[in-house]
Amino acid sequence: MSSDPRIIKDSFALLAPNADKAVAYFCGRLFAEHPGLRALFPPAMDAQREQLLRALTRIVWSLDAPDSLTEYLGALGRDHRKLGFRPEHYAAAGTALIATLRRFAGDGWSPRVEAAWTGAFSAAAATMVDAAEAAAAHAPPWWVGEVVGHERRVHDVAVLTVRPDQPLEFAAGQYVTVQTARWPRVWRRYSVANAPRPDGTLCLHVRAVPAGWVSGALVRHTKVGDTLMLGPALGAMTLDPDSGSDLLLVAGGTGLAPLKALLEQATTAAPGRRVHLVWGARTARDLYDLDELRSLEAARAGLRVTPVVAEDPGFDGMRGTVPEALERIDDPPGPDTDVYVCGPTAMVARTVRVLRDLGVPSERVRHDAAGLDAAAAALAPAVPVGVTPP
Ligand SMILES: NC(=O)C1=CN([C@@H]2O[C@H](COP(=O)(O)OP(=O)(O)OC[C@H]3O[C@@H](n4cnc5c(N)ncnc54)[C@H](O)[C@@H]3O)[C@@H](O)[C@H]2O)C=CC1
Repeated sequence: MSSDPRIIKDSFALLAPNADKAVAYFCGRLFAEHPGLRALFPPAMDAQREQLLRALTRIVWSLDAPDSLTEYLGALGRDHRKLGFRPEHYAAAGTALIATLRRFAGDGWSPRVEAAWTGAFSAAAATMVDAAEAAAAHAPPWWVGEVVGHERRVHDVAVLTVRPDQPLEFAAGQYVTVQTARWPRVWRRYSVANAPRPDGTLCLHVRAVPAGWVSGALVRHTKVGDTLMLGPALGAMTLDPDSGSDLLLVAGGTGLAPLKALLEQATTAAPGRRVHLVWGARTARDLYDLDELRSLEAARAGLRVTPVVAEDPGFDGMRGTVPEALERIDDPPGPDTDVYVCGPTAMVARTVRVLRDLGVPSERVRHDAAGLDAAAAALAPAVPVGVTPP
């Protein structure tokens, strides 16, 4: 990625007012020129268009950080194997991308800008193809996972235990993508809610969201014995192996999943390490995993679990939203605490602001929306990540 990042960022910013239209144009053009590619994607492309824009935005805004960009592109390349993407498809995507940029950048487009984009895209595609080929040597493009446990904990939340047909490597804090037989080619992300286990099983926490195709299918229409398709593990919200600092885990709703995995990993790797999980839910009923968390708390020295409930005046415990609770806990995080945050976007944003006010350095705070702040600012109307504190 040696092309001039400034030229690329400036020209990409010109798309901001029409980002949605530009992505739709890109897809339309790609599929018109290569009809075979259409079959790799689901009939409704809304989520794919949004993901594409997010990925492109992240790539553009990471051009100054080659290491993290290479890591991200590698993960993207490995993940694209599950879609059936082949090296020649990248060339097709590159042609459609340049045509889209040329059309939407208007007067900001020039031969110099086109050369910068062409160079950057070729480098990015090569990184993705190399990573995909390296992964092909030891891992399948996707895994078949048998559902070996399905517990409806609340009317809209289920905890699934899935056993992949062959080893699926992951680190605590990562997520996998899941496809159900009900919705072919529609993939959705779910964090693995456990540290790696000898039997290779993965627990997923799924809330059926309104109009959520995959989440509804997983909660209401999946049973033990069914099979799912799983993509490779992705995500960088993992533990720092060199840190033994106190750990504060701040979860909202099913955002608990990756933090529970981190909790298991941390308390297993370093028994006695001080770990405080603050888990917020709307009502006491929504604390769907509290019994298990209490068992872990009783069994593992150093672990503390604080449930917080926002909308239940009768709750016999800490009340309020998670960020509010952080201002009241009796062991507030300090400059040396490692903090991980996961949950609804607005909760994450407010929590990050509270942590800053409490004096936790930003480099000690990890959340899965990390790195998107700048991108969100650049493409505010099109990228609804909202991680910039309100
Ligand atoms: N299922 C999974 O594996 C994962 C889920 N997530 C995300 O976690 C989120 C979980 O959503 P739900 O379970 O529906 O959570 P929820 O809507 O039930 O809320 C959970 C907590 O967040 C607080 N909260 C919500 N909005 C807030 C705001 N504006 N300011 C401050 N606090 C706020 C609530 O008070 C409550 O304590 C989703 O956005 C999901 O995408 C993230 C990673 C993994």
